[in-house]
Amino acid sequence: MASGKRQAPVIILTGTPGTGKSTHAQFLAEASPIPLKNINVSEFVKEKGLHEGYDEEWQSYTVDEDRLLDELEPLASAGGLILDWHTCELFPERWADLVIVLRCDHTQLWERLEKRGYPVKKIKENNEAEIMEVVLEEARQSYPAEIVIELKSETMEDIESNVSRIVDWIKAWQKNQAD
Ligand SMILES: Nc1ncnc2c1ncn2[C@@H]1O[C@H](COP(=O)(O)OP(=O)(O)O)[C@@H](O)[C@H]1O
Repeated sequence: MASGKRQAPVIILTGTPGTGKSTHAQFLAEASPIPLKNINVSEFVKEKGLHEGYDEEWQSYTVDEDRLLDELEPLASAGGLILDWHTCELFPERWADLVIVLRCDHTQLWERLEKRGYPVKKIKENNEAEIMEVVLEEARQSYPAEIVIELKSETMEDIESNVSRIVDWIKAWQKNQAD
């Protein structure tokens, strides 16, 4: 299990692009009873130049995984993090206190990614990944079953109830650490 006696948990928020990770992360950071630093890993990679260049075909950065892990290690060890990324298996098991996998109906996901201006090829790839439960499977293979939670993200009500559920989990985690 992760963490030992950290002051604050590390929450991995994952899911196919467009499922609502950044939106959830924002609301969660505001609602959390313990301060959580919200790290959008794609932005973090860009800002710190933790990549080996830009792939024009896929319109994404080729991440330098070793350097990314080195940068994140001290932050994860300190705790109090939301790690928002479309993949999770890279993060060591010892970092994770909770792994949330957001899910979304594929028709809705297609519309969200279309609005974002993704090329059709990239929309199709992500849509298929959502249908095939790629991220969920990855999370289940990388972390203990009891810390992996799958949550639906299709409506504003879903966001509200998901955030409230995670806040309850944080309170329970806090109490548990204090005992
Ligand atoms: N549960 C939801 N209900 C309604 N709209 C949502 C929901 N989750 C995400 N969205 C919308 O979908 C788009 C993508 O959300 P975003 O949080 O950026 O996804 P991600 O960070 O996973 O790529 C945004 O326009 C957001 O407002």
